[in-house]
Amino acid sequence: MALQKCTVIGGCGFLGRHLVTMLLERGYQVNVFDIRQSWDNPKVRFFTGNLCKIEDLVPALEGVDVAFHCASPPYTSGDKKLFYNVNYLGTKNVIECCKKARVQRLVLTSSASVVYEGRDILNGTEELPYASKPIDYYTETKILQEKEVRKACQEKPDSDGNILLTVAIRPHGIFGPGDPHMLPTLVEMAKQGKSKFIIGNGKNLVDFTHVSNVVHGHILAAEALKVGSRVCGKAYHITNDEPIYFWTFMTKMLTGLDYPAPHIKIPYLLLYVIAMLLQFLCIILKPLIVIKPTFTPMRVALAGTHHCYSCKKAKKEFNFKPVIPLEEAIDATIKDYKSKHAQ
Ligand SMILES: NC(=O)C1=CN([C@@H]2O[C@H](COP(=O)(O)OP(=O)(O)OC[C@H]3O[C@@H](n4cnc5c(N)ncnc54)[C@H](OP(=O)(O)O)[C@@H]3O)[C@@H](O)[C@H]2O)C=CC1
Ligand SMILES: CC(C)=CCC[C@@H](C)[C@H]1CC[C@H]2C3=C(CC[C@]12C)[C@@]1(C)CCC(=O)C[C@@H]1CC3
Repeated sequence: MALQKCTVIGGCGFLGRHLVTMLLERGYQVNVFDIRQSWDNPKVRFFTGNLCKIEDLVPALEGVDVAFHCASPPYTSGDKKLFYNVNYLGTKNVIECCKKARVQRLVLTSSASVVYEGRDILNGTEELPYASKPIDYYTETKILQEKEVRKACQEKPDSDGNILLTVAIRPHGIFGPGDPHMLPTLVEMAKQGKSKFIIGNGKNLVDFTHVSNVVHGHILAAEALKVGSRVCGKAYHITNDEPIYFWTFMTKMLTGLDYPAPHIKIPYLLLYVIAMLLQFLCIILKPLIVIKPTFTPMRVALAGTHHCYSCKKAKKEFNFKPVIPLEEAIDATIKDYKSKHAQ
């Protein structure tokens, strides 16, 4: 069954904008709610405001069948208070506002990293427990928000006759046209000559997921959210379903953008310890000088361990199937980046 009207919270961000585009293509009426409006489309109704404020958010949710919540501060922000306020308290507000506006379905963009502790995960399922030591504070607040959204799922009508069906989507390593995170970071590293290195033996498998596949997973999950459906209150991994060696992916991206391939191997543990020491030094020096190291312990862990996740459950429970294969997705992303950055 196709739903009619939806609101994309965070619809001016990377994922949100792709989600809006696919929703329009599939016949939905779309509202966008974001802290600022960075694009325009006459078919979309834009609302600006802070998702932490009831008075800002409720008007964007009125008369809507499904809300997609994919707003977050960037994972690189480093601002703990902001993460807590937006990802945790803000998400609690999103739930309250959905109830107030009688929105019956809420789809959260979580992250597969909610189960990752910096150690190998191969073909990880949704049965894995939440990380007790998340890799950073961003991820800690993604765990808090996911728990709130799953807990809020209420299939039985309350005293006012309202229900709220919820589901959490856990994408991993999103890339694609307009990506403000992964490709710009890589290009920055390459320009500084820091992309020559391979951390570890180069044979760690990772999921990188094209944004269209992530978006497709969100829409299928929303359409499967019905009273009595097994999707209610659950979390689902969404990936390209084609794990690839982290360093093969990096090589394809870098060489595609005309930078040299990483080739100098550095032992994983050595770099991890150096990254930890650097982080410690940065904390000590913070009152005097702000340094942003390239190789943080989190990045080293993500670059040197296996972290790939099974999306068998999404395939079984709402017929998820990637819409764009990895090779094609990589080529299209490189082509798009080159066309936007031609000199
Ligand atoms: N990128 C990735 O690889 C992965 C991302 N995710 C999750 O996917 C979701 C989307 O990520 P992505 O598209 O990459 O992120 P973006 O930063 O591109 O988009 C997030 C959007 O939310 C907006 N926003 C932030 N705070 C608020 C607020 N208080 N009120 C209203 N809007 C706000 C941002 O505005 P502004 O830009 O001004 O801050 C931005 O437009 C996030 O939840 C993220 O945690 C999960 C797994 C992997
Ligand atoms: C050391 C090196 C070559 C780093 C460059 C690549 C990184 C920019 C990406 C590789 C894996 C990515 C990733 C995320 C951000 C970008 C990377 C670190 C997330 C942390 C983004 C937010 C999430 O929810 C989880 C992602 C996991 C993978």
